Amino acid sequence: MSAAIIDGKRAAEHLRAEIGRHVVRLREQHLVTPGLAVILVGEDPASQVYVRNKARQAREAAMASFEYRLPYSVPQEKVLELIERLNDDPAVHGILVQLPLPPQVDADRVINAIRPDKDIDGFHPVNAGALATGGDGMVPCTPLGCLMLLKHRLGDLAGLRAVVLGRSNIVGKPMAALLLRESCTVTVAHSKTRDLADECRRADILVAAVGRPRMVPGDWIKPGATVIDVGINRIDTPDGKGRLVGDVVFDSAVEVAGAITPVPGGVGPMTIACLLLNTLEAACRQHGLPVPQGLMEAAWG
Ligand SMILES: Nc1nc2c(c(=O)[nH]1)N[C@@H](CN(C=O)c1ccc(C(=O)N[C@@H](CCC(=O)O)C(=O)O)cc1)CN2
Ligand SMILES: [Mg+2]
Repeated sequence: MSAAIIDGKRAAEHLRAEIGRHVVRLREQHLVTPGLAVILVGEDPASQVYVRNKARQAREAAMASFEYRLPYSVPQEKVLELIERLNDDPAVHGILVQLPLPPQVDADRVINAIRPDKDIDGFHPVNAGALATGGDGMVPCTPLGCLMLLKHRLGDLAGLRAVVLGRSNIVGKPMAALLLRESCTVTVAHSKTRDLADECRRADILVAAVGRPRMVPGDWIKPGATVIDVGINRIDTPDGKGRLVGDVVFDSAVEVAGAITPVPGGVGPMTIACLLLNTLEAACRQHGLPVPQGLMEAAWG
């Protein structure tokens, strides 16, 4: 039996179209245009592609997009100065600093400098704390996208056993907090976890976010489980072109799982769609307007 393929690319297209409709309404009714500022330091080819896609998709959703490109050698103070300026700019509702950053720039210092209500990545400790304690803050985009795909596929998640593989601040920890908020029984597994395969085999929901190409084989997966593959790993191929693979061995997992996200075309596109959703939400909050609810449900009809 072959698993259902969870089409994140299509879901993201629907969500972005729905966001665009809300943005147009916001401008018509309240004269507010959500503004997204993206800061890229250096010339990492993948980061350049992601930043370009973020800016283009923001414009396609009728938002204002502001791009800042700083040289790889930029001193940390210059990055912090730019963030200060954007914090005070009323046309900017969301600020994002593309990661990774060069070694002389401390990512924590930079993230902590962003005004929490403009932190559309949801990485600021105020937002991380809100998520951990059941508060109402910005939720990191990749885990939010994963949750949307899971809820669309499974409906109510309460009582399901979820294993999150990976404990990063960007994906693993917020993913675990979101699943806990949905009343899943959550295990966070990582490089020091004993019997990793057994832990994974207990999962109704398996979220793989370790950044190790094809680490999870099909025989680690419970038959019928829903598998969310967050990994985006570029591997070499004999033709020299290389290709993207996830953290899961797709070909064997697809034979066991009930549903699975592909790489590419699964979680990745949802990350950027959720970034636009957070920017819309930030703009509404900053203007004292109600935050649109249920956009994903509406997008899917
Ligand atoms: N400040 C941030 N930095 C980074 C984040 C983040 O959420 N905030 N996440 C990643 C990179 N990222 C967004 O920034 C991102 C990665 C991948 C995709 C995506 O759509 N991937 C496609 C494949 C693209 C390709 O061919 O290379 C897919 O999976 O289908 C979107 C966003 C690290 N940095
Ligand atoms: Mg941030």
